[in-house]
Amino acid sequence: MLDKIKQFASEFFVTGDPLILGAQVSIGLTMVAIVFVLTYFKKWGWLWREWLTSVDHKRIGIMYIICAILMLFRGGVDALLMRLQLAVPNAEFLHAEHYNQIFTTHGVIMILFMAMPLMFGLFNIVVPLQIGARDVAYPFLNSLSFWMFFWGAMLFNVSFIIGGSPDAGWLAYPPLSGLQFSPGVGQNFYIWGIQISGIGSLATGINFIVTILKMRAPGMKLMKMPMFTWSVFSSCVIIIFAFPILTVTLALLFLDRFVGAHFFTLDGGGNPMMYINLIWMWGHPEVYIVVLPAFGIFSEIVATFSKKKLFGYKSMVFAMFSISVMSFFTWAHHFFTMGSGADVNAFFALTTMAIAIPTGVKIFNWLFTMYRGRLSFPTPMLWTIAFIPCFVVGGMTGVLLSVAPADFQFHNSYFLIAHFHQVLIGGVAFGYFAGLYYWWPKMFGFQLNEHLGKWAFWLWNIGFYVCFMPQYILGLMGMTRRMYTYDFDMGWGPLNMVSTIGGFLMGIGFIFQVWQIAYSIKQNRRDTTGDPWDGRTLEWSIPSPAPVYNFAVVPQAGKLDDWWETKQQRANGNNPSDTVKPKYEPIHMPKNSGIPFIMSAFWFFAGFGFVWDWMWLTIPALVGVAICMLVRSFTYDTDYYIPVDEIERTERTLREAKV
Ligand code: HEA
Ligand code: HEM
Ligand SMILES: [Cu+2]
Repeated sequence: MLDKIKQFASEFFVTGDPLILGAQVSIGLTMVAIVFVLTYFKKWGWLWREWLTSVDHKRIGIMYIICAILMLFRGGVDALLMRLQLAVPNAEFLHAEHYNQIFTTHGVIMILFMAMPLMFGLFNIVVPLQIGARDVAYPFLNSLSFWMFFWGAMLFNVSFIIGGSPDAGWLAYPPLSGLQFSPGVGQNFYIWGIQISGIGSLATGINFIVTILKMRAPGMKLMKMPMFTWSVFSSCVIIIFAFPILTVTLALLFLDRFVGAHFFTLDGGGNPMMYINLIWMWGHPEVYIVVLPAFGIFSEIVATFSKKKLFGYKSMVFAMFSISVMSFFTWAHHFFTMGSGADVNAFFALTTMAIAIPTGVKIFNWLFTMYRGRLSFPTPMLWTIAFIPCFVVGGMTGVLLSVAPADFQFHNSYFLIAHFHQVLIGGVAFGYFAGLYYWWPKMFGFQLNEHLGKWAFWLWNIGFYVCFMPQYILGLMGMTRRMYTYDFDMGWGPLNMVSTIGGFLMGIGFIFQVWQIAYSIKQNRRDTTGDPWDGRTLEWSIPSPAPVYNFAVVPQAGKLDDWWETKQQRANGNNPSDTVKPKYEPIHMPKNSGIPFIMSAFWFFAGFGFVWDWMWLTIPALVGVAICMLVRSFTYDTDYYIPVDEIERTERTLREAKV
């Protein structure tokens, strides 16, 4: 009996590696510290009422962003561990198996649990404010989406301590990810962590499409929408078509592992190539899901800090939607070497190359917006300007990869690694950083310290090139991806050392960002204007941070860059709305609810049960999910009205704070 328990404990808890042990101890201590602080300051009730049950899009957005920053930290530590291992030939810092786990968790976390939530955080905070709405179309669903993401990410992360991390790469190709070659539970954590959070992502996609179509302020025609909102719309269109593919693919993989189905095994009539097609039918659109909103952010920032209308508005919208559609027709460029045949490869090579056209249109639009603008260079603009050359080079190397015959050489080499980090860091990460810096005062009501921000900016930028440029050369020298070490004779040592130094510069850049946030909280430079950047769109017309109901009176927005136009009219002394005293009406708002949190937690336990094949846990947890749904169906008291005197009071305090 004792032996059995011992054996179970050794399978259940990940042990043995001092590195992992150290991390486990620090995670444990952090948890204890958090519980202690919350209890000591009696903050549990506050946490539950104000945050965990909140359906306010602004708060949900902030929670997404906090999670994303934590995940950026974990993904970043993973990255630096790998870079340490690769810095010198024949290093013995990480074992092969440990290295496999680290690149797998790094890839999954960076894309699904860092980029996606950072993106959703910005969607949540900005879109309703930009279109003059009081919340998203389905606030309850919005909260459910967040908690499904959160608990899914938790389930994935818990594999680090319990059971062992997945190690079959970020897209888990079978047969490696099948039961035969990955008998442990790590791959189950992968499937269920992504599955649960993926449902949240799909729901967010639907929610924002409806929000953008149905909740715009009166007068705001589609072609008068701010460009960020357009980018969110185009990204969500991809989400609603791509995420169901992911869900189905992972469900099939799960059936293969769980009940011995043979969808992706060669024996029994299946075929692993089917998985590879399916996962890329999601995986390729996924990279455009994350990059399109970054394009939207750059568009807003370029216009604001050039003090000009965005150049080529219509062509921008058209380019974005062409990318949305085309992103579904290029997936096979990820496996030119699989043997689909020359015709298939040629087709996919051409469709891939074609995406360079709309992307190029956008690049030139940004450049023309800056041309003859009155430029200023605060941090959001710095990230935007740094993005352009970085993304152009990263995109161009993508076009090189899309040349199918050449890809037989580049495929799975460090050339590929350099390409995708260049578009993911130079495009996605820089874009979201720019967005965070830009909208930070709107989110929190105070401004970030620019001086520290510039340090972070330069460290990230220089670090990026130092880290990834050598990798193009390493790729051409024959270094393949996912290798945990290499021999001295290969001659890859010096360039790898340079690359590692660059990685650490970015790490220091991240530390500067955290310092910047902490310092700015202490410094507390309030944004009393609500419009610190002299912005153009509606979110800058209300105080920072926005009151719960966003707009005391629903704005009229007939023009592109409506807020800018209003300010121009005001400067000329002829804005009619200024002379009219605003007439408030009671505001209809959604009520907070604990169901999304609880229901998603039940999903977590159901997933955990599936991971270990513990039906005694899964079945009650699924019953819990069903009960939550029932309770919600019979809850009629889901909304309330904010009375006029309360609105008046809030607006008065906000106005007084302004002076
Ligand atoms: C945000 C993420 C992102 C973005 C935007 C892109 C954009 C592009 N990607 Fe990339 N890609 C990835 C993320 C991304 N990719 C990832 C993660 C992988 C690997 C995954 C893995 O295997 O694990 C990958 C892999 C990958 C491959 C597979 C290679 C292989 O496995 O062997 C290919 C091949 O065609 C490719 C091509 C392209 C192309 C053509 C673009 C184009 O969209 C680029 C278009 C942009 C430009 C070209 C620059 C600007 C344009 C101009 C200035 C106009 C003038 C230019 C011309 C006319 C050329 N990518
Ligand atoms: C600090 C910057 C970063 C560094 C130093 C870094 C480093 C690395 C390294 C060393 C690998 C493994 C290469 C291999 O052995 O094959 C890797 C893989 C990967 N990285 Fe990063 N990375 C960084 C940031 C990011 C970001 C921001 C993203 C996404 C938004 C990302 C996405 C990925 C993906 C998808 C993989 C592939 C994983 C796999 O092969 O399964 N990385 N990265
Ligand atoms: Cu692709």
